[in-house]
Amino acid sequence: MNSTHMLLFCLRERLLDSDVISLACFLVEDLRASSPADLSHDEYQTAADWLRTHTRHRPEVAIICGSGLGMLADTLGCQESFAYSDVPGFPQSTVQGHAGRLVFGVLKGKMCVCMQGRFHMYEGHTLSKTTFPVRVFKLLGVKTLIVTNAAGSLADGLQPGDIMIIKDHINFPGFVGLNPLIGPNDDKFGPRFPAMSNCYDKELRCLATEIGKQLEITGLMREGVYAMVGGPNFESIAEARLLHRLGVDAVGMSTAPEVVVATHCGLRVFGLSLITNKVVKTYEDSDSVNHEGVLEVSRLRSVTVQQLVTELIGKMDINNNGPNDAGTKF
Ligand SMILES: O=P(O)(O)O[C@H]1O[C@H](CO)[C@@H](O)[C@H]1O
Ligand code: HPA
Repeated sequence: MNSTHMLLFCLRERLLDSDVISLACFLVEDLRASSPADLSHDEYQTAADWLRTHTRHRPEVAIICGSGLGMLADTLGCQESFAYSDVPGFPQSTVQGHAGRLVFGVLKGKMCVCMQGRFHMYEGHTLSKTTFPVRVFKLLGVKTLIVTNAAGSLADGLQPGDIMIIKDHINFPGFVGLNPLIGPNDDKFGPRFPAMSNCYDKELRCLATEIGKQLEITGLMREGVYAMVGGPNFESIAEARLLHRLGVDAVGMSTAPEVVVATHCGLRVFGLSLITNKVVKTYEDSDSVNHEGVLEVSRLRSVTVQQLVTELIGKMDINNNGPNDAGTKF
């Protein structure tokens, strides 16, 4: 008996009020629809096979570009690109600043694939669709995932234009059951109960800090905790204060589901947030954030982000797949 049958049984036996039952059934269906269990292994495999037959590139590194950071993909050599609409199973990007192209190419001698545009839960995509490309990348042979995003800062030491290396995240939607791993576990990708204590690889974080020194941008860089909220609205002042009190350094509306799925299937992850705005935390502050402002700051700093990511890819040891690799079957 699944949860819906159980609820219907309670209704028949008059154990619960019918409105409560309808609401609960709706929520159960909704949760089920948003989990990767609604996609079969074959659907990921079909996308990976399609890409293998359409490109000779065999990427080892995947990069997800955050809002306004899509120019990173333009630096790849020997490019081949595909519109998301052409790749079986890929959803469409609907957000300004997310072009909706998958770009294959070479960066510093390493084969890469770059998502010029990511998917967000607030666009109405299920979490399985939001994270679909990550599992496709795994099937393509990718070993390392680099995630970038635009984020608002809560930490006093983080200013617009700064780069925060993500040390850890808080997946707020996960607290209310919006986790991409909910549903039957696909053992071929990873274990039922994956650890998340090493989800942002320490060695890559140290390497990025070293590269920051060489690029003379240490003044712009620090490590911190990223929190994902559902969006699409920006935070109220009370929400901002809550996040601040909880120790969040930067907040955005993406990244955590991708990283959870990547860690589950044994990918090594590096993440960075480009700080595009200060989150308003006081009622006296008349500033307010908007997406155009976010994109503007991203574009202004995109060359610096590009340099950091390019050097990181050049210097990373592709064969060290970090501590999360043990559970995978590939
Ligand atoms: O996380 P990325 O995709 O960089 O985008 C961030 O910027 C948008 C808000 O301006 C939101 O989508 C938020 O998540
Ligand atoms: O201030 C923010 N809040 C949430 N998401 C964001 N993405 C960019 N800036 C922000």
